[in-house]
Amino acid sequence: MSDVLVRLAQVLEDRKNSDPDKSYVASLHAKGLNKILEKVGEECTETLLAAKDAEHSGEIEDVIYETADLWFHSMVMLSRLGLGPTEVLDELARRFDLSGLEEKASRNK
Ligand SMILES: N=c1c2ncn([C@@H]3O[C@H](COP(=O)(O)OP(=O)(O)OP(=O)(O)O)[C@@H](O)[C@H]3O)c2ncn1[C@@H]1O[C@H](COP(=O)(O)O)[C@@H](O)[C@H]1O
Repeated sequence: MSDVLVRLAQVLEDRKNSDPDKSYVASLHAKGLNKILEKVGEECTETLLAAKDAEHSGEIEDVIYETADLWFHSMVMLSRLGLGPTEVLDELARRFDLSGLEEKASRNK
């Protein structure tokens, strides 16, 4: 599942040196970290508004769409800082291991 994140991270790395007129990611880098953080904030707000709507309407498509935008822009932010999804996934795995959930899950198989 995380393969998509790793492959996307590679594209994001490549786009750092691309033409801002031809690449959305390159255009964000050209505008700087503050612009990237502004986009993360916007997508975060759009995601929570979609989630609030979904609770009443049951419409989940917008939640998925906005969460994808949020994850994408978060990855651009990580890339800007020399980080990638692997570091975040490793941290989640570490917490999962710490909680003993992995052990319990494999025992229940
Ligand atoms: N996954 C995405 C992705 N998700 C969302 N977006 C863009 O993120 C923007 C979302 O912001 P908004 O909805 O606010 O749209 P906007 O008004 O155009 O944005 P602003 O002008 O306000 O910054 C849109 O322009 C989307 O096209 C993405 N752009 C690119 N990717 C991936 O990144 C790769 C590299 O993209 P390029 O850099 O464009 O080649 C692509 O191959 C895709 O895999």
